[in-house]
Amino acid sequence: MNGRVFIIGLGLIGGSLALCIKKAHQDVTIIGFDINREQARLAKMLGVIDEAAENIPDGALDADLIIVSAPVNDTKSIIQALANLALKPNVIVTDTGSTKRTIVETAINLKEKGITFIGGHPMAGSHKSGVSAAKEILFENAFYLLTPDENTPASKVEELKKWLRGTNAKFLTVTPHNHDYVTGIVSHFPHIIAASIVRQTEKLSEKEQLIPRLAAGGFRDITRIASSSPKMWKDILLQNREVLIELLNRWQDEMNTVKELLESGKGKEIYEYFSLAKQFRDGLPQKEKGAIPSFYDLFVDVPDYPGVVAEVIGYLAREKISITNIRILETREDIIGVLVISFQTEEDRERAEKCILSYTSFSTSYGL
Ligand SMILES: NC(=O)c1ccc[n+]([C@@H]2O[C@H](COP(=O)([O-])OP(=O)(O)OC[C@H]3O[C@@H](n4cnc5c(N)ncnc54)[C@H](O)[C@@H]3O)[C@@H](O)[C@H]2O)c1
Ligand SMILES: O=C(O)C(=O)C[C@]1(C(=O)O)C=C[C@@H](O)C=C1
Repeated sequence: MNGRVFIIGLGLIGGSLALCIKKAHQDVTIIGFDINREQARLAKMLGVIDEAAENIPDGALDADLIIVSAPVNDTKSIIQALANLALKPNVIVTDTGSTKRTIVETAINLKEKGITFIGGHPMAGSHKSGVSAAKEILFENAFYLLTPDENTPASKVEELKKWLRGTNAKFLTVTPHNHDYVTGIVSHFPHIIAASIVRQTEKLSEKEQLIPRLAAGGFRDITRIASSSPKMWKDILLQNREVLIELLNRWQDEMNTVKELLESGKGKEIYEYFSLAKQFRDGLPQKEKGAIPSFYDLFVDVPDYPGVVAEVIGYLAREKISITNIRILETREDIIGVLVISFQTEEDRERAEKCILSYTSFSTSYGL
């Protein structure tokens, strides 16, 4: 395909989509706009966009595809602004917001002008923000939710999927209402819980200095997403309030059940509680990216000598194996314990393990 693609909001998601679109359609021109000029400048400098627009009309008027990728409250005002412009009649407008109901409602203004709006939500991301975290592989194999309505021409939905082909995502059509209910459960609510665990820990740390130093593997795993953008999550929570309040009520019941089990010291029931949770968690699709992203972590026991981390990374670089993250589990003070290296695919993890075992005598595993 060729033409002009205009991306409004050049952060993690807008930037990653720009890279995916360029990969699949090399002849397109990608124009970007971000209210934060520094992000737009960076996007241009990194080659994520071809041109930076001065303002929304500048990029929108002759665009064939417009992707709004700003926080969800801003997305609504941007859609409103687009509805007041004389856009190309054949343009498709879509968004990437984590909520859909109120955005789709706002887009009625576009539809009334005869413009096709198809709500979108790629179900993959990160706790990182900004264009510097954008990557072409972000949506690989993830679900990409679309919310066309009964009046959206099927040809337009197909056209949008073609534009987004480079994401290598799996498209799924849902209603905006169903979208907000399901993502409320598997995405929005866990972010509240992660933030609340961190807040509670912070408060308790005031009187016990050892707490942050001991907050290691489990704490870090369950709270990674608490490092996400507060602005993005403030907007999401406000737009999915009803669902989240209902889930909070259920959660309080759930916690009361656990409290009662503890108070009455019911060992068998406590075992059962964890066992049922394990069964459901273990049964979730492992290799699919979705609300639960796949982490292909390799755990490497490394001895304590200077440069050991660089050495391991050097071996992987030599074999051209890309890594997505690296961290050291600080479970024991003064000892480099376990190096956790994350990969994008199972294949990369397997290659990395072979590579490390061939160059070193370090032990490796897929979990602690
Ligand atoms: N981060 C994730 O994991 C994830 C995953 C899927 C969908 N989303 C959704 O995608 C959207 C973008 O998220 P992100 O992670 O890329 O956030 P981000 O913070 O990395 O980027 C958002 C960008 O939008 C810009 N922006 C804000 N208001 C604007 C406006 N009025 N006009 C133009 N630009 C504006 C910001 O300056 C920022 O650069 C959000 O709606 C979010 O809910 C996020
Ligand atoms: O992996 C993460 O850091 C995410 O939080 C990604 C995540 C999610 O909850 O799964 C966050 C919000 C999006 O709307 C979609 C994906």
